[in-house]
Amino acid sequence: MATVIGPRRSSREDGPSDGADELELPELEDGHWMHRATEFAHTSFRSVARRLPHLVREAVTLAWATSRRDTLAAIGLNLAAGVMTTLGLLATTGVLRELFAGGPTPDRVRAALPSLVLAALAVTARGVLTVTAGWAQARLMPQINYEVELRLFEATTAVELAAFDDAGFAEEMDRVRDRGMAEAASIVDHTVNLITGVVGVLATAAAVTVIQPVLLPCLLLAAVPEAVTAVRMARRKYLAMLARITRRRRMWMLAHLMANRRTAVEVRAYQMRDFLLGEFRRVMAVETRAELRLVRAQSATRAFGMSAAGVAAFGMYAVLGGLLLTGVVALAAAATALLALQSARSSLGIAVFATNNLYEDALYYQDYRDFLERARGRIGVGEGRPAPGFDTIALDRVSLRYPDTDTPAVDEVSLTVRRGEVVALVGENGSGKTTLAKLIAGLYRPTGGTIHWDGVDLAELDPAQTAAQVAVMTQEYWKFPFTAGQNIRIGRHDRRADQAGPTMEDAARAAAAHDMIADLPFGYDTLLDREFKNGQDLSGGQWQRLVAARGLYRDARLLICDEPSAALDARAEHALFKHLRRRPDRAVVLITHRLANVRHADRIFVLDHGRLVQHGTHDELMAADGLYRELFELQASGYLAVAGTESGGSPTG
Ligand SMILES: Nc1ncnc2c1ncn2[C@@H]1O[C@H](COP(=O)(O)OP(=O)(O)OP(=O)(O)O)[C@@H](O)[C@H]1O
Repeated sequence: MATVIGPRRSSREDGPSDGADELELPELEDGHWMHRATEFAHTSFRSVARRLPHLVREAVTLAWATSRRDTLAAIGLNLAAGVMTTLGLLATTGVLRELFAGGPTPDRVRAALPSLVLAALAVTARGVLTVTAGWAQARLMPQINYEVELRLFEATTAVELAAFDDAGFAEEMDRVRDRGMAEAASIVDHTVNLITGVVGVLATAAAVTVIQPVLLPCLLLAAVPEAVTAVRMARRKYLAMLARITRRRRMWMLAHLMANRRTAVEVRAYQMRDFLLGEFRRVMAVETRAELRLVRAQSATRAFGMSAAGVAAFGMYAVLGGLLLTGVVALAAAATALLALQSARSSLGIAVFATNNLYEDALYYQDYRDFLERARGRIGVGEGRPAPGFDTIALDRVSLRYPDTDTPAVDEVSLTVRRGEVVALVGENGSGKTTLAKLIAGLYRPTGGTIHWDGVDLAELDPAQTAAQVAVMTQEYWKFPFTAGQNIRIGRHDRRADQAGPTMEDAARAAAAHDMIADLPFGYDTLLDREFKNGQDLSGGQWQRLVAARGLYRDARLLICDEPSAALDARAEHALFKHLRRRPDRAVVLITHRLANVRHADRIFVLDHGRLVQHGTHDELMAADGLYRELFELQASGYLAVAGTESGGSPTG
């Protein structure tokens, strides 16, 4: 079926496009994650059916690995229900045969009674079995979902940081989070539905064969056009949904912007209301028109389907009539055949719909599996040598080039960080300070040069053990939606009570965060997320104090402080820097643009366009004529000018 997807193109089945969508919504391109939908749209039902055994095996394996009991129950009970369907139809023929036989009515009813009881029992048993199978099927779904989610997050939290800079990796991750992950449960669900449908059709066919084999072709005659129509209907329904999904997503995005606490400030400050409502109306108008077109096209397909089914039914009645007239088939058997047809129709519909869905969802599930495979390949394992600590971290001509960039962010930098020292990285925006700090912390592997911890190549050390030696106070911190106390303790969440290290309160005091936390409604137990009941939010500076407290609580041998005081007031900054002074058991790498804070650093490294251009103490660098002095004097001149103006402008002189 050569149908294309997306609002920019029109589907033949959707009816003629007026072309207005393309003019009105040119920005609505299909998302990258739509590629599977497009693939599906171009696949014939025959190809879908050919891959079916493989897909069913895949789904059953997944279900089996999650819960054997529920898998057995979901499939086994459906099979048993199929047997009951056959029995029920056979018993019904028995009932009809007795009722259509000669003799007085009370005798005929009496004779039909045993078959009637059997039919009732079979129907009841089938009902119970179907419900129980449905229960097992429903039980499987959340178990599979959790298992699959867990596997994904185990992978995404283990992959090296560099993977997230790779656009392809990040895109795939979004895609599997969006769709692939959820499809695991769906493919199992569709597989069980497919089995249910097929069992239903086979059970009916078995009953019809037992009653009168010649009726089987009749059943097929009626079922074939029914199957073709069901395929068309199912695919049409599916493609209709796909064709609209990009617009729907755009509308969800706009709806989210208009009803969201986080965007409320900017929406008001920039008076974006009319703009957003206008955008929403614009997309809504196109969407409504498309929806109406689809409804019309759906109705046409339905009408065609019903006509085809009618013709097929008429054909079957004609054949049945002929068979009755010629005495090949008894009246009771013919009546049962009609009942069987009803049952086969619904089972067939279930099977066809499940097949379509199974195929498409399996494509997304394949994305998930591919991603897991790739993610496993990006987990930094190192060579597993223990990393008990370090006295020196030595970088030798270290470079890092981010993926898809032309110039290295860090370019052949050599330096040594020693335990007991405070070193500072200084330079203009984009000069590579944060990248270099991440390299020192082992968060990135260099693309050139080497990093040695006490003479051992970092690549040979156990990554978990080296990471345990490092604390990073990053300028791009995340506001974790936990309590204030948890926000500090996650810095070393696995520290046992008998292990050394600062207490939560000590760390908070050192970062000037204790009083601020104590003033919160529930102190350290205050949830820091306004989107939950009793949740609170903090100011930018208060958050930064909390982040600093977390870094100090971690109590690591290497402390990286990337702009730790950018949002702090003068008092908090003073308090924090008191605690960032040199300590014999720790090395501090400090990045800041407030150069007054680096004056006391043991060594200052000055970066320019990724290259190390100067290093030395503050006095040495001020004595030299270079970038550091230029930056320092620029900053100092601001303060001096203010001081000069104030002293010069004072009325008292
Ligand atoms: N994840 C990334 N992917 C690609 N390029 C990046 C990435 N992070 C940083 N860069 C680029 O690397 C260069 C160095 O960035 P870096 O953040 O290390 O600079 P910085 O000196 O810390 O800057 P600032 O003072 O603004 O914090 C910049 O050109 C930046 O655009």
